[in-house]
Amino acid sequence: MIPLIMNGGVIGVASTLVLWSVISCFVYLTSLAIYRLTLHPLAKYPGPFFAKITDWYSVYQAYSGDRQIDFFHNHAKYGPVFRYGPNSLSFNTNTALKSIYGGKPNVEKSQFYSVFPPKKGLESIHSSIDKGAHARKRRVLSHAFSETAMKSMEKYILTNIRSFCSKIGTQSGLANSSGAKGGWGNPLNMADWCNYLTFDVMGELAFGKAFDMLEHEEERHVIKLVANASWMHLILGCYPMMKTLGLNKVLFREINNTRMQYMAYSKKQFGERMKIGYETDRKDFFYYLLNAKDSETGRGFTSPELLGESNLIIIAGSDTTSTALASSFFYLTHNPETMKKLSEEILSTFSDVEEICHGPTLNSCHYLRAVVDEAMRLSPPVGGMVPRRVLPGGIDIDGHHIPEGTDVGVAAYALQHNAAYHPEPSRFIPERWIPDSGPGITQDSVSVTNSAFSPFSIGSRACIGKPLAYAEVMMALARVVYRYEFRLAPGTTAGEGSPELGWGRQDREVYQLKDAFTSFKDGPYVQFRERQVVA
Ligand code: HEM
Repeated sequence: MIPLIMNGGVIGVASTLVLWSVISCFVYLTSLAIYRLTLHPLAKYPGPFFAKITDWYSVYQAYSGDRQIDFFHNHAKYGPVFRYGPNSLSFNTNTALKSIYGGKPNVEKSQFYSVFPPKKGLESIHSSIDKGAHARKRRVLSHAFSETAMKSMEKYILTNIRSFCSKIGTQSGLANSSGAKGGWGNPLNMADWCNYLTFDVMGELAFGKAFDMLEHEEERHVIKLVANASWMHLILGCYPMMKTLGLNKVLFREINNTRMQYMAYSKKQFGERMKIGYETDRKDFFYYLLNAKDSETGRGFTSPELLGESNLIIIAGSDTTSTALASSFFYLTHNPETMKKLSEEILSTFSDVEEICHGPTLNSCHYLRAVVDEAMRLSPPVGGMVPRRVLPGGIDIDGHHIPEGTDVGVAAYALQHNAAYHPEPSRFIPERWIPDSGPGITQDSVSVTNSAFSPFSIGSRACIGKPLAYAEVMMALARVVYRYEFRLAPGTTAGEGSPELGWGRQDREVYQLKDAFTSFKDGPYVQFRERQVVA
């Protein structure tokens, strides 16, 4: 060393050190890869080569937006179980769905969720990994999602749905609700308009005021912030170490910056809602969250917990619901026969648009519900993986004993396109949800369809907003169908894709979403005209 310093100086020492570091790194990584391919407990499972040796495979898929399609492809190639990361297995059966998510499985949420909170202490119901902490949050939040709460919040939802329906008329260039006889209006991009509606509803429920996106452009930029926040969470979740090392700030700078902007924005909205506090007769989410107490411990939410929840609710409740609504428009405009049947059901059930509200009459519209379910089957708003980590003692899934520490899951997109449960999986067939509505469709076949359907996930960590989402989508869709006829704008193809292809590539059958944990979407472009039967 001394001669080196004397002859080559400090530079010589430094380059020797660098050389040794590179060699050590190379040896370490090669040994790790060989271990993961040979002696690792999951070595016997098939999967893409790079997925077996590194989580960067998942990071790449998450960044590409085609991750849900990748699960679909890999199951087609490798069968019902494959290794999507060194420690991770994806399953594609209805039995695995039950074993991993239903009942009381020996799993908890994986470390994937550790990256979701902006900082420690701001874990939401969704990002809480610890089962006890989650159970408490769920008990408190259940007050805000009770049927009574839903009833008191319905008026805020309906105000925005009315405005959505009117906006469709004015933006299409139709004169007014009773004018413009017969003509088709200007095409509207329904991905955008459904977003405006559901964001306004969630703003109203979570922050005490709509974002006013249906009416004005100012706040519409928030949609991108929310989408990027979700996308950043997905990318980071695939390799949580990236957040610890701060690599996201370098590798995904723009997405990361917009995520931070969303966090700042939601904190500001939260502050404004906190100023109103209890002193209001508004019975929105916040009202219930401020008042609710855990039935077991008597404790309500602290201020940071409230911030964590309101922050989550916008992401969880707006983009997902708008995807379900936009995809319903996509499939209806691509399947005129279905549109006809749905119109008949709505027009024969209601005699005034104001009769369309949450309750038994709307729930009796089975075809409407089947349309929404079939749209969510083909284009699940959360289509990728919601991973769970196996706890000590392991878990048995489809005859495989899976060891502690493994991440396991079922990707909704792959399961819901699995031909073993959904004959002609790429075709939009709402009848498959209604017994005796077509050849071979029986109570049993409908049960099978249901058993492999999980857009809201299932079990104790399933979506708590499911009833709210159905109510919002069904009310909005039924009201639009009642007031308007609509069709795909001629010559437009936005949103078209297929399960065999990726985002942006063309095939007419499936509404193609970009997987960002929730989803990016575009189209369909739809033209409306006033329904002549409505006075
Ligand atoms: C069509 C619309 C919706 C879909 C497809 C959907 C889907 C999902 C899914 C798949 C999960 C589980 C995620 C995971 O395990 O990581 C979930 C959880 C959740 N969703 Fe939804 N969601 C929708 C609407 C809503 C709405 C409207 C709200 C609230 C206003 C909401 C609030 C939540 C919350 C709080 C959780 C976490 C529940 C827990 O961990 O206990 N969602 N959702």
